Amino acid sequence: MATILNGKELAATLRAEQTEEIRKLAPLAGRPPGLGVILVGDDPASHAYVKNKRNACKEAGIHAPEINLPHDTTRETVMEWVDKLNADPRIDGILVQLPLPPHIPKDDILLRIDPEKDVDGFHPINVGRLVIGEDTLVPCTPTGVMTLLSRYGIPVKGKKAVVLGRSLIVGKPMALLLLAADATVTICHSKTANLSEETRQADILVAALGKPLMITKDFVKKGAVVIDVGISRNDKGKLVGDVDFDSVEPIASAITPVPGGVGPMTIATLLENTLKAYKKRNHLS
Ligand SMILES: Nc1nc2c(c(=O)[nH]1)N[C@@H](CN(C=O)c1ccc(C(=O)N[C@@H](CCC(=O)O)C(=O)O)cc1)CN2
Repeated sequence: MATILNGKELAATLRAEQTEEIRKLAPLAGRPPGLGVILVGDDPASHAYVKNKRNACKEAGIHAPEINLPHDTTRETVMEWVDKLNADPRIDGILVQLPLPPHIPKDDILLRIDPEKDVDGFHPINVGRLVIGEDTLVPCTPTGVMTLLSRYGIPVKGKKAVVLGRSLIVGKPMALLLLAADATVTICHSKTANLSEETRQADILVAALGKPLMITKDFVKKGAVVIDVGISRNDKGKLVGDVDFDSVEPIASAITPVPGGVGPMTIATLLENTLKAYKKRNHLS
């Protein structure tokens, strides 16, 4: 029987710790941390994620103004909002919820965010800092995965890690974080030959392909730690990950569920990154 890595429970613990830290720091800074959230369009999943982020911020005592813009908003208007948040002294972090509507070039917007307020860690300066091993703001989902591994006492050093997926949000930073923690890392993607041969080498397997239930027990070595970053809805509307949990759980040593695994850790890490930016801007650490 695998250990279930309960991200929902751990995220609640982390948020309680953050709430306590903010309660102590806010009088020293003279204000609470601030996270400016920009949401463009009406994608229902994005609205649900932003609502969860808003609730988490409220609970922790983070000031989180939300800028909701219609689908047909221009690139220039989004840029202007980013500029306003960059200049706002009460704002420590800026989050532009992705995906943006297709007519708005994502890279232009992300590049406009002040790297010191880039709590998503998507700005090229922060990506570069991660590559060279500097302490910086790192994307929330892979950071959340590393926190889950460390809080559950799962060793990474010297282990073979295979990351499935090469996105800016998850795959690439995930591989860099595992490498920084001294794992031997392989990145696989849609063009990888003999995929299951690669994945069966993994002591730690991170699935972030966006292919529902693709990873069955045939892709997993007995005793592996399996982290499922995928999140999709099946034809009955049920949330499923990239990993076929029922097939893989009996042979894994530890596994994340979907829902309740990596997703809640993404939000707890967003608060952690906001706190980190706040402390740095206020010389509190
Ligand atoms: N600017 C960003 N945009 C997006 C990011 C991101 O990190 N920054 N990541 C994803 C979506 N995402 C956060 O925004 C996210 C996805 C899932 C969850 C989550 O808690 N999932 C729950 C299930 C929720 C449900 O019922 O639908 C779970 O897995 O238990 C949180 C955040 C893309 N965009």
